[in-house]
Amino acid sequence: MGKDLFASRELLTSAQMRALENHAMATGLATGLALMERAGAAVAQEIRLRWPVPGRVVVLCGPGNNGGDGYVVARLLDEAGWQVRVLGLETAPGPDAAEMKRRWRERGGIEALTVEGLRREEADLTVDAIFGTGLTRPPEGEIAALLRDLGNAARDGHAVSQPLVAVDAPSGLCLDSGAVLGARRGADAGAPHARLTVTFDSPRRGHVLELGPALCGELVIADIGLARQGRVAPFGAIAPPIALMSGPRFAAEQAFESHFGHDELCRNLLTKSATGHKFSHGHALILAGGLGQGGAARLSAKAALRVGAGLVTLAPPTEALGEHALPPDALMRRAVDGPEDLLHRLEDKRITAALLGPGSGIERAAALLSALLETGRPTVLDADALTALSRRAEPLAGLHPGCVLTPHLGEFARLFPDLAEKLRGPVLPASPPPEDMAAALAWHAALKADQAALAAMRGPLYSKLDAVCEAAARAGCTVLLKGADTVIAGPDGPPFVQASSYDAAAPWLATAGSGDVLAGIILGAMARGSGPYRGARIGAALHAAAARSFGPGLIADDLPDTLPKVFHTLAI
Ligand SMILES: NC(=O)C1=CN([C@@H]2O[C@H](COP(=O)(O)OP(=O)(O)OC[C@H]3O[C@@H](n4cnc5c(N)ncnc54)[C@H](OP(=O)(O)O)[C@@H]3O)[C@@H](O)[C@H]2O)[C@@H](O)CC1
Ligand SMILES: Nc1ncnc2c1ncn2[C@@H]1O[C@H](COP(=O)(O)OP(=O)(O)O)[C@@H](O)[C@H]1O
Ligand SMILES: [K+]
Repeated sequence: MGKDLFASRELLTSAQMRALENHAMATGLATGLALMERAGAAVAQEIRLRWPVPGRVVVLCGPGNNGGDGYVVARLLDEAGWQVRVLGLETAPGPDAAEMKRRWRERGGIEALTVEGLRREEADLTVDAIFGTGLTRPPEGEIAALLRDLGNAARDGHAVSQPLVAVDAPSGLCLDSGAVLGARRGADAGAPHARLTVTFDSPRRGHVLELGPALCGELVIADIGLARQGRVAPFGAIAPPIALMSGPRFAAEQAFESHFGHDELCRNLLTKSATGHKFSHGHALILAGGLGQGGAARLSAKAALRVGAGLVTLAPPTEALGEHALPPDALMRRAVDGPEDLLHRLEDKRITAALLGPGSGIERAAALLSALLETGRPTVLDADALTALSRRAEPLAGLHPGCVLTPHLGEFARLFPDLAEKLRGPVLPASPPPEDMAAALAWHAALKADQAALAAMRGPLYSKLDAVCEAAARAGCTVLLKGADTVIAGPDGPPFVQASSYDAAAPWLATAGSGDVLAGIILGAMARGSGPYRGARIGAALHAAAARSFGPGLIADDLPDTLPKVFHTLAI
């Protein structure tokens, strides 16, 4: 943690990566052959670091340049004393891969790339160099069967004894979305689970979104000589938007910080000036709900206090004031009974940000929404407020650039049904009651159409980043889509993923109330003047860091209390 908490690095699409490589080749920075040799060498090196005693390896080489990398890996491991079997295709690859294939042939043979040929039990390690960034349609025939086989083996637990190393990506994974091409969204049957994935220059979106982290295993990002200092829009060759990511640890020199400098952040947000007073650090207002719904708002309130808001006021309706007499005692309580009352409260300009949604109740949220938005105050809308928004005739009306929406996937789908549908892709039709013949026939027809739609899938698939960017543009404000991969987009900064990869997983956040804490952290940061986009990013980073710091056994109540420990690691 510590210094790298707010560090970010570029997250590219496959097209952006290709543009980068093409530009490097066109400008004479490196030849395609040299890049391929470095890519293969990086994979071989990472393998030898982890498996220092040479063993038996089977290298699976596909029809393109990913296969070319595979031939390099085979040659270098052979040179290092490994027993190497190569399975490949007859088809002629491009010139660079063809040259690498020729060089391999000088050392060993190539068997057919088939399920029968695989004989994984005879190997200690499998290298998957079948498809990388060039995969744009679902694998078919023998290769599809082989990939399914590898995927099933992993699920049966065989991967524990027979690890698989993926070159650039586990084959079948769409590197733009993190979904498996040809499979239903969320289904991983068509791609192997790697123990280690070695990718080149920059992570791609699919490495960190959706199934990416689970399929990639440990992700190593190897330098192949395209490294650019002082990054973003490197060489001016990449079409925007260039997304950023944070999460997995990476070397300091790979970090891109100028949008979101750690030092500046710590100075402005996580410290307090020696001469300031409570009103120098903002006043956060939380519009809590009626009787029996107070817990969520109190979780948010505690988080806002811990993140350093000078004052936090909890504002339930009068009848629920008594319930909020519970700790934390640092909270102030003040009833807000309806829109007029709210407008009156917000005449106090020292209230610098507001939160509506956690435990507020949908009806109360609906009643307060318009008044709150009308004031133009920096505002976080979460939970019930998002549902209330989605039920309005014009759900996005009145939203302004000072707003942050923090939906999970269900709330996102209510607010942006068309985007969610695009993201979901083909869905298995619900099975009819067995006795209804007509319905059964219709179901079979729907199933056939569904399978045809899966086979017709073409990459790059629509991704969570695409969906959140579209949502933010429509809403005219910052949108944070919660999940293991939290995605943020908004008018004030580049699209961003708070990744939950192999070394940055925060699965303990999957517990009731953790979303309320996230909303509270963002509220606290915004009350202190962070702005909506930064507030969302600060929230996502601190939320995950607190969960990782606490670890197993975490409940949402622990998150705010763990924040001081996280701050202490930031050396402020
Ligand atoms: N560029 C560089 O300088 C560097 C690139 N590097 C490496 O190159 C990789 C990208 O190489 P790539 O573009 O050749 O794509 P790749 O992933 O090998 O697959 C494309 C091949 O598969 C085929 N194909 C696709 N779908 C298929 C299907 N469903 N079923 C069957 N076939 C299918 C497709 O055929 P086509 O679609 O043209 O008919 C084509 O032949 C990248 O991941 C990295 O590892 C590194 O060496 C560093 C330097
Ligand atoms: N597996 C996971 N890894 C990382 N973060 C997760 C995971 N599952 C859930 N989260 C995070 O936990 C929070 C859950 O929020 P939400 O769904 O609103 O729950 P609740 O309404 O119970 O508070 C979100 O911030 C989400 O990003
Ligand atoms: K691969």
